[in-house]
Formats: sequence, structure tokens, C-alpha cells
Amino acid sequence: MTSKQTRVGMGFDAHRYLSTQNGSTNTVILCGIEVPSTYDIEANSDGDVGLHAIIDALLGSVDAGDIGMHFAPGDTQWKGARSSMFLKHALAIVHEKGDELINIDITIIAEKRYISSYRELCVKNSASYYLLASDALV
Ligand SMILES: Nc1ccn([C@@H]2O[C@H](COP(=O)(O)O)[C@@H](O)[C@H]2O)c(=O)n1
Ligand SMILES: C[C@@]1(CO)OP(=O)(O)OP(=O)(O)OC[C@H]1O
Repeated sequence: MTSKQTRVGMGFDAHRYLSTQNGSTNTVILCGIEVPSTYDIEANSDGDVGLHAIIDALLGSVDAGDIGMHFAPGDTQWKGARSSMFLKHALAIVHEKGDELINIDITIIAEKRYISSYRELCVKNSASYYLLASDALV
């Protein structure tokens, strides 16, 4: 008989803000959705800090390294890449190892802009990537 183990992964990411010429039409990507922002995010990919942190947590939970080991920082092939693609890769590794995702808890630290009005959309959208009910992603 095999016993089931619960593994916990912890992820973190931080990106600098950049000024933008686009003014009020500018957006950044957060948990896969476009959020209006008067700043840009400095990144090689789409700079989705939310998904990058989750990807690190997923990879860490199954001892599969971190995001930079799978998608090298600065590699031009990832220029502007959507982070949902990186996430798909990390999830596939979790599933290949016979593990399943039960719950995600994510904290976004951003003094500007105030993002609570996007919270529900971010949760619903992120949960859809994992086929999780949105109450499993908080
Ligand atoms: N001092 C460091 C910092 C990062 N890495 C690798 O790069 C990846 C991306 O890191 P960010 O800080 O830019 O998010 C990270 O996953 C590491 O693989 C490093 O090797 N040394
Ligand atoms: C996935 C990568 C690929 O360039 O994306 P970045 O946008 O550079 O983001 P970061 O969180 O700094 O590091 C992860 C990188 O490996």
C-alpha cells in the first residue's frame, strides 16, 4: 500500500516598474489578465509576477528546480512570451510526477496601482489554468 504525501511549494518573484509613454492606455499582465497600469514591468517575458511565483512554487513542490532553470533569464526566445505557456510546462511536470494540485495561495505586493478590483478576475483566470475551483485559489 502506498501512502499519499502532501508537498508544499513556495514561490516568489519581483520585477521593477518602468515608466511608459503609453499613459492611461498602458497595461501589464497579472495572473494572465491585462491590468491597466501607468507603469510598465521590466521583464524579458510578459513579466507576469503572479504566474512566475506560482510556477516556482509548483516546480519546487516536486523538486524540479525553478523557472530560470527551465526558461533561461534573458534568453531571446522568451522575449515577450506569455507566462501561461511557462505555467503549462510546470503543470505538466507536476502531473508527470503523478501529483495533483489542491490549493494555491498567492499574495501580490504592489503599492501602485491599487489592484483589489482585479482580484476576482485574477483568481478566476488563474484557477482556470489549473482546472481548480476558484475557492481553491485564494
Ligand atoms: N542571483 C540569481 C538570480 C536569479 N537566478 C536565476 O534566474 C531566474 C530568474 O530570477 P529572477 O530573480 O530574475 O526572477 C531564477 O529562477 C534563477 O534560476 C540566478 O541563478 N541567480
Ligand atoms: C521566465 C523568464 C524568462 O526570461 O522570464 P522573465 O520575464 O525574465 O522574468 P523573471 O521572473 O525575472 O525570470 C524568469 C525568466 O527565466
